[in-house]
Amino acid sequence: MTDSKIRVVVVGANGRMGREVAKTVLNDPLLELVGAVDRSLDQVDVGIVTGYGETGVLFSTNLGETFVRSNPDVMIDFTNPNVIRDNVYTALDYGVRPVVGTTGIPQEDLQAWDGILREKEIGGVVAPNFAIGAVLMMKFAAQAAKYLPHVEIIEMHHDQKLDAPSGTAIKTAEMIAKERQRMEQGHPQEEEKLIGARGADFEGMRIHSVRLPGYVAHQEVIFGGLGQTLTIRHDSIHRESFMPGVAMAAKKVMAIKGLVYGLENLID
Ligand SMILES: NC(=O)C1=CN([C@@H]2O[C@H](COP(=O)(O)OP(=O)(O)OC[C@H]3O[C@@H](n4cnc5c(N)ncnc54)[C@H](OP(=O)(O)O)[C@@H]3O)[C@@H](O)[C@H]2O)C=CC1
Ligand SMILES: O=C(O)C1=N[C@H](C(=O)O)C[C@H](O)C1
Repeated sequence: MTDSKIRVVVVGANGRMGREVAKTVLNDPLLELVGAVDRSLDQVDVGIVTGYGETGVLFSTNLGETFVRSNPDVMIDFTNPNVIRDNVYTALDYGVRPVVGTTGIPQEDLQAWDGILREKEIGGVVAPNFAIGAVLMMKFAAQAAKYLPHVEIIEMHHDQKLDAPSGTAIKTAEMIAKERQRMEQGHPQEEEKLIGARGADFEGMRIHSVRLPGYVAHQEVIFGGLGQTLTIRHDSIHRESFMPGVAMAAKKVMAIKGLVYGLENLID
């Protein structure tokens, strides 16, 4: 890595997360915002971000063209599960390191991206949750599952969210699954009187998704044992909770080869 600033393109720059990320990159002395891409974008839309119009940032709806014109080191993507695959492949084609917060990505894609990144000898990060508190919640939950294997996950999000269950809930379940044997939970003869009442099934764990206005991003992991329960809860009450993790990933990705999946693997 040289001493110069890391050149960053933010994709989904006009979205709820993209706006926060653009602000964070603009205010970080080690990062330089060189491009802002969205599906529909004009400077009036993103003008609410302080200083946005006066920084020489390239505003565009065309990702490939933005890469050619702004020559970035890193792409930070917060878009949606339907477009993330195309965006990452475009980044890989141009040798740009992807830092991805977008959720709903299948495991096969993660494996494929890892292979390409290794071939190109550059890094990438996919983190379903960039908030340090959420990462701790997942790690504590994985630890607890060794002793209390009966567990259900309840995630609560704003009602504009497209994917369910959340990326955080899936990552939590994956981390728990590594620490316990697959097992069925609840009564063997239990019967759903309304379809979905018992939530989604991940290796016997149940995941319940709540979508309501007023929420940002929240999750409870509830463990049950003989005569006791343990609840581990995390709340993101503002999207700024994700920003230190995003900025850290944009820097650390410069020294990685291959894909890192999960912020916990960058902080351990
Ligand atoms: N990892 C983490 O810590 C976090 C992850 N997330 C994830 O980030 C993603 C974005 O969330 P959020 O900001 O709330 O969503 P938003 O819908 O507010 O933002 C997404 C933005 O991407 C734009 N977009 C859609 N298609 C494209 C495309 N092809 N190229 C460029 N831009 C595009 C959307 O435009 P339009 O509205 O016109 O479609 C929108 O402006 C979600 O997957 C969410 O789960 C969210 C919070 C934290
Ligand atoms: O869509 C969101 O808002 C969030 N998405 C991520 C997820 O799916 O886990 C992270 C956080 O929960 C906010």
